[in-house]
Amino acid sequence: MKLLLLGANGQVGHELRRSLAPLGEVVATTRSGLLDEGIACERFDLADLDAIGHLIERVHPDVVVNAAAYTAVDKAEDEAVAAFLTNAQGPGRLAEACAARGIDLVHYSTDYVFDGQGTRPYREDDPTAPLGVYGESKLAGEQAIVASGVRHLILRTAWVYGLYGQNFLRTMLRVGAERDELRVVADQRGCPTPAWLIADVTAKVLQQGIATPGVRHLVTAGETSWHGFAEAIFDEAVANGALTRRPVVHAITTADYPTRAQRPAYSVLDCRRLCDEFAISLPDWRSALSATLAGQA
Ligand SMILES: NC(=O)C1=CN([C@@H]2O[C@H](COP(=O)(O)OP(=O)(O)OC[C@H]3O[C@@H](n4cnc5c(N)ncnc54)[C@H](OP(=O)(O)O)[C@@H]3O)[C@@H](O)[C@H]2O)C=CC1
Ligand SMILES: Cc1cn([C@H]2C[C@H](O)[C@@H](COP(=O)(O)OP(=O)(O)O[C@H]3O[C@@H](C)C(=O)[C@@H](O)[C@H]3O)O2)c(=O)[nH]c1=O
Repeated sequence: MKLLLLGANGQVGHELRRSLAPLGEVVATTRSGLLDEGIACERFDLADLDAIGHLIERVHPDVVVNAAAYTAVDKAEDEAVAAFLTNAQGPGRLAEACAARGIDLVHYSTDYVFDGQGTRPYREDDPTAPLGVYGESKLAGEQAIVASGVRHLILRTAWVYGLYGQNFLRTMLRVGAERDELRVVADQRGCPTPAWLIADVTAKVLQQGIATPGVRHLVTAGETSWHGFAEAIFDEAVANGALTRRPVVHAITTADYPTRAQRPAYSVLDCRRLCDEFAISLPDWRSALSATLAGQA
């Protein structure tokens, strides 16, 4: 199998390089034409709409895995054009190019397509109502892919973290080493999901093939708040020696931590469809965190 991986330097892209390798030849692309390790790869910008068809034509993969995205949630409020280009128009054009050549497409989306007013885990067909530009642009990307007719799988995930890249875990470890006290919101609930898990599940799904195109939810089991996640990060980090002492983490409300973009208060995702269809069992968020930090000890 020949796989074209877009966004190979992102958190998920980085892990996909590892998990997809056993499936066949992986052609990695980044915006700079360099992997973070300094190795040359294909240069590709998903916002350059005219370049998409040429890349697909030249590489002619069996599957495209798109891990490239505009993910700056607050900044997106002021950069809607850029967010929509990378998250909506680019994926739409990509999907059309794949559809025309019979190439499968795996794409990632977000819990931020929901408004967070739900009271039970969101299912794939629950109504979407993004609260900000990032979520709107990701939803528009989903819709463009579906409209293209490509054989696709859109994996909606959430609260992605890992030891690599920019994410909440790394922010907490950095800030926790510098400060004695932190304030973290306790009234937004979701499912922290490590990038390695998303990459491993993607490989499992591709091994089995896309029988029924559509959206699937992919997050860890259970739920917590950002405050609960921060507390668990510090428990683990102190236990495994990554931090020598534990900062105090004050539980605050969203109103106490104003941000440019509004986030959903509740964005737990129901993953039963994915698990049943591909015989996948997902770890709970706490053990996934332990496993992630064990890689650092
Ligand atoms: N992070 C999260 O918490 C969540 C992420 N997701 C989704 O999962 C997917 C992977 O996200 P994640 O790995 O966390 O994201 P990252 O922000 O870690 O990585 C995104 C990558 O996309 C690249 N990129 C940005 N714009 C473009 C562009 N125009 N053309 C080509 N590449 C571009 C970036 O490259 P560069 O380094 O050059 O900027 C970066 O390497 C995305 O679809 C995201 O929306 C879903 C839910 C939660
Ligand atoms: C750093 C920090 C954040 N927070 C709050 C702000 C916010 O409400 C919440 C999460 O903060 P962040 O800005 O790190 O996370 P955010 O960028 O909102 O993360 C989102 O990214 C996109 C890409 C997604 O798709 C989502 O699933 C989600 O993971 O924690 C604190 O309360 N205290 C802190 O010290």
